[in-house]
Amino acid sequence: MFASIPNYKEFYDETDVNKQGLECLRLLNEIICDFDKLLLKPKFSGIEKIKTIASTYMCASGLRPGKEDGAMDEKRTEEHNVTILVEFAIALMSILDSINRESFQRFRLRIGLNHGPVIAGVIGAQKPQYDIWSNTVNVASRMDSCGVMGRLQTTEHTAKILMAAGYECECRGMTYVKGKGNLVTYFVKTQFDGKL
Ligand SMILES: Nc1ncnc2c1ncn2[C@@H]1O[C@H](COP(=O)(O)OP(=O)(O)OP(=O)(O)O)[C@@H](O)[C@H]1O
Repeated sequence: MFASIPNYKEFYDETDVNKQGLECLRLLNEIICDFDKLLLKPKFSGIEKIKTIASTYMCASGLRPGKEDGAMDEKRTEEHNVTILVEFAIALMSILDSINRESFQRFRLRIGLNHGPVIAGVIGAQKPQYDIWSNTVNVASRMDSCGVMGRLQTTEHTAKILMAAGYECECRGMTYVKGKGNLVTYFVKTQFDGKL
């Protein structure tokens, strides 16, 4: 899952008033630290933060197969991994909403979600960083980059799992996804839809 704050760019400014950008980064740090705190909740213990890329928060669930899922079968595990990320996405939106109220800002999240196989690990000898790679990850990133502010966009196969689990999804129709062509995508409904 990739969760971006596209309008952070408009807020970031390197002027004397905000100490050459330091004050802007201070607020971004507060946002990301609050997002990180969510991971301490037992409910989200299966979610792994991968990294932040500028103001984008990247995370995944189900990276420890066999460790977290106990007696769950493959289908239940898949459903759990996808639904917990949607719950996490909603929690991120809710945190950003509170930060907005406290800091008089209008930051919004644009979230992309996809599921499937990934390769996880560390490459390089200096500054090693755990990361994930695969077409699944590429498409998740694209669900974010071609998404809509304030909304959670996902692929058809992920939406099917979510709908079967009781989540309401709205079909966006054919959406051009760079490098993939036209894909049917969905928006997962949340209480933050349409909120300005
Ligand atoms: N591990 C990762 N960390 C951060 N971003 C990732 C990761 N894996 C994939 N992405 C992002 O997913 C997007 C799609 O990846 P893909 O390889 O299909 O495109 P690309 O050829 O790198 O194209 P572009 O130059 O448009 O980014 C890219 O923007 C890429 O940065």
